[in-house]
Order: sequence, then C-alpha cells, then structure tokens
Amino acid sequence: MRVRGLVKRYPNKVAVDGVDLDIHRGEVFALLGPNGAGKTTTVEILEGYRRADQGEIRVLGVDPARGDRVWRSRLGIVAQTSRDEAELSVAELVHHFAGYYPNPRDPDEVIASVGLTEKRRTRTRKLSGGQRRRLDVALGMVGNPELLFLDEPTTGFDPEARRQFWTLIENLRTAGTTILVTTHYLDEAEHLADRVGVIADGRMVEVATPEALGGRGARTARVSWLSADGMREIRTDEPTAEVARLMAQYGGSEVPELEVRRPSLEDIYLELIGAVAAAPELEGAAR
Ligand SMILES: Nc1ncnc2c1ncn2[C@@H]1O[C@H](COP(=O)(O)OP(=O)(O)OP(=O)(O)O)[C@@H](O)[C@H]1O
Repeated sequence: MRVRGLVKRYPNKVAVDGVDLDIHRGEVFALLGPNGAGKTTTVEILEGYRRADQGEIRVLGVDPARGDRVWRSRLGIVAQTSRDEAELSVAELVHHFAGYYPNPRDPDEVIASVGLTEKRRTRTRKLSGGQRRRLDVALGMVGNPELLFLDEPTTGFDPEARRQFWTLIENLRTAGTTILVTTHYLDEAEHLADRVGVIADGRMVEVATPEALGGRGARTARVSWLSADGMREIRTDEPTAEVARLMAQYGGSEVPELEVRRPSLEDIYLELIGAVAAAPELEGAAR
C-alpha cells in the first residue's frame, strides 16, 4: 500500500491533512492516535468506502476509488461498527459471507479460530459485545484476504480474549496476510506491530518500529531498587554499569526490587501526542 498526500475534508474539519503511508506486503502495521485523529477516515478511504479529496493512493496496486469486485475480494474488513444480521446464527453468517469470496477459508475453522465454536448455533443478537467483535473478526478473515483492515478490533475483549486474538493475528501474519490495525491499546500495538504510525490532528507524526518510536531505544533508563532508606531511582544512560555497581554494593546477593525501565510505548506515544497539541504552528493553513 502506498499513500501520498492524502487529504479528506469534512464541512467543518480537515480530518486527514496530507498523510503519507507505506505498508509492505506481509507487514502488520498499527495506526495509533487519539479520538478524532483521522484513523477511521484514513482506513475507510483505503478500503474504498470514502473518497479522498486529494492524494495518490494505491492499495494492492489499485486506486480504492476505482476498486472493482475482484479487488474488493482480496481485502478483509473489520469495521468499527458491526454488521447487523441479528437473526442469523454465527455459523449461518460466517458460511454466508464465505460465499461472497472466490477462495474462502473453511468457515468452521474460522469460527474455531476466533473461539466461537460453542456459540456457532447462537443468533448473533444474543452474543455478548466481545463475542460479537470476535464474529466481526471471523467475517473479516473468512474471505482469505491478502490485506486485512482491523479498526479497533479488540474493543470490549476481556484480557484472555485479547491474548487469543493476538495469537490469531500472529498466525495470519505467518500465513502472509498484510494487516493494518487501528487500536487504542498500546500494548497491543507493541505486541503485534512490525511498525506503528502515530496520527494526530490528521497528520502522521511519526512512523517507526515500536522499539524505535520517539528515539525510545536510546532514551535514558531508570534503575530503581529498595535501599535501606526506601525506594531509590537513578536515571542513567548506562544501566548495565549501574546494575553492576549495585551488585557489588550488595555483595553479589539479590538487589531488593531491582528494576530497569525505559520509557514505555505509552510514555512515548503520549509525549508525541502532547507535542502536537502544544504546537499551534502544526495547525494547517489549509483549514
Ligand atoms: N462523516 C463525517 N462528517 C463530518 N465529520 C466527520 C465525519 N466522520 C468523521 N468526522 C470528523 O473527522 C475527524 C476524524 O474522525 P475519525 O473518525 O477519522 O477519527 P478516529 O481517529 O478514527 O477517531 P476514534 O479513535 O474516535 O475512532 C473527527 O473530528 C470527526 O468528528
């Protein structure tokens, strides 16, 4: 996928303001950003559901505004809101959707992979929020897509379901599926994504691996431990040397509650978002 200078204006708002984005085949890419940043608008343009006002866009080699049925059948989409088919059972709905695609996955295997086998005969209106979301994911993947869009896929999942979902995504990735996921869960992005893009106020602030975002790997570490006088914390660029010093000080025995910490992805993300909010010059003159 290749995007250059994507712009989308609504009557009162420039929702996407010159976004560039490259997503490589087989990659898991997480799009992060606060509410209203422009994530869903961007994703829906890439899916062909909304029209861009400006920009060059290629998704699987095609301009989404001109995407035909064959192109569409190569995509899997899990939108933010569920499709409403309340009277069908889980199995009926997944089998029904499989029929839309030329080369679908086995619907029963897909139902099993999202953990809904026990609910296969349940009408979709009787599913819990998290179960309904798992069904959405099943519908997105049953067509065996080359490229899967997941818009906040795990909202409403309990922690165990989220872990199961991560395994599912890892399996899809291993099978070669390219995945674009939007999420508000930083741990999810860190766990799943090869690269993350942070979008704020319609602009791409940074694209990097989760480890490198905001110069994270090079950031000062904090070494903390429980000393005789209470908790101590030292900021240092050489945490290994600091730990060695502590070990010597404690005569090689356990240093109580020793912890070495670098800024989390969430710390870095909040810094990036905060910098955009505090920098009025980033407000586009085009508005
Ligand atoms: N159909 C629309 N008409 C007018 N404004 C819209 C429309 N859709 C979105 N917007 C506005 O565009 C901006 C970007 O919205 P978008 O849904 O893309 O954000 P988002 O990053 O996906 O947010 P969230 O994390 O809350 O899902 C918001 O200010 C929103 O109010």
